Amino acid sequence: MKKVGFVGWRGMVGSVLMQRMIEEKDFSLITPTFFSTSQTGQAAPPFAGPNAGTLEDANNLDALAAQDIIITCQGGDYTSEIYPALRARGWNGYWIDAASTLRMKDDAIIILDPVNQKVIDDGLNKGIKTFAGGNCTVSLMLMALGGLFTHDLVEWAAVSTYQAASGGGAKHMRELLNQMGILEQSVANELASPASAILDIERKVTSTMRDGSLPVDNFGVPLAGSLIPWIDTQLDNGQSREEWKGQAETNKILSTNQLIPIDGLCVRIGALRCHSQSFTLKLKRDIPLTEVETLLASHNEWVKVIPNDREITMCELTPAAVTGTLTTPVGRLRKLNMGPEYLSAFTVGDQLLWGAAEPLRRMLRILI
Ligand SMILES: NC(=O)C1=CN([C@@H]2O[C@H](COP(=O)(O)OP(=O)(O)OC[C@H]3O[C@@H](n4cnc5c(N)ncnc54)[C@H](OP(=O)(O)O)[C@@H]3O)[C@@H](O)[C@H]2O)C=CC1
Ligand SMILES: N[C@@H](CC(=O)OP(=O)(O)O)C(=O)O
Repeated sequence: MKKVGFVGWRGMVGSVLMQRMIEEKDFSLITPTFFSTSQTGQAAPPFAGPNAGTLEDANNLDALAAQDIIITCQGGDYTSEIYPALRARGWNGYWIDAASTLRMKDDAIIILDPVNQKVIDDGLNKGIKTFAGGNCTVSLMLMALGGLFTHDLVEWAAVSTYQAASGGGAKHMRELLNQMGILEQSVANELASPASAILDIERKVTSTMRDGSLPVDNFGVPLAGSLIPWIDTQLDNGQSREEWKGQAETNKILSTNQLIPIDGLCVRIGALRCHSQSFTLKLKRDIPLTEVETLLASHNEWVKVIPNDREITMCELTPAAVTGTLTTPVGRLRKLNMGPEYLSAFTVGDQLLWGAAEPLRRMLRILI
């Protein structure tokens, strides 16, 4: 059995990965070793079985180099420090990474096997040993719209995202919930009385939002009751880094010969762990909507085409419905006033499952 080292397994993304590996009984197929940057020597998690021993030091290159495969969800700083050092000392194992650090390197493949199994297979045949999960919005878009991209029907895509707090990390989720609680508390008495005026309630909430009493250490500004139209750092061309990833990573995942332009605005909203995205797609030709739906639905086993019907959309195409599932629904499909090649689409997906952990787990399965 292959020796597999896990780094970052107890963080938020890592915990989702562990949960999925338990569900799929992956641990019975490998010899795992668990690493930590802060808990060396403590007992390995019980789900890994009786022989998993104790936690190894995640900075110990000798212990890492003993692994055939390393999966890390520890973050980009860890990757930047450890990956080059490990390769420099001659380690030739497989490195599977949730962080963005290595994604765009020539000798790394962005993994999303329901979409780019062939790219992965070709890479393995060429001896590629480094694999990175894609950006969550990119992976979730391709899981939902893969049927159009793989049939080379997309001329360009414009997108507006509605990204959940979890994309920032665990502390961001807590901060959002704390903000929500404080806002509600600030008007709890008024809300209890049906006679109170709603605009008085709103004024009080808005004033709480602005008076500095909300915790904003992580988001920098209030998110509850508001939104933040910027995610990640600012680039010189006016894009956010999150927006830049859309085109760069999609074209790399698909290994396109001719660049598919993808651009738009990325926005943080008060959802917990599901990213939603609203698309305008320019198709290369006018194909009937029924054909669009068939191509989308048949692309992979997780995509679900939601009929463009009010009731069904409200029940099935929301973060509330999708959170915690592997389903990647796509709906609001209709031809736009701009012309028959212009298609709207709305997608929702759990950004910790297909957006982060699941592509890593499946890459491990490919290797063992
Ligand atoms: N959040 C996201 O949506 C996505 C994140 N990623 C990537 O994954 C990386 C990790 O993200 P995320 O999982 O959110 O990070 P977390 O902050 O949840 O976990 C990272 C590490 O923090 C340490 N840690 C310290 N205290 C605790 C605690 N109380 N509970 C759990 N872990 C703790 C653990 O390392 P140790 O055991 O060594 O102390 C853990 O592995 C990101 O940096 C990014 O590169 C990728 C895609 C999406
Ligand atoms: N940037 C994403 C989450 C993330 O971790 O992305 P990446 O894996 O590309 O760094 C978000 O905030 O929603």
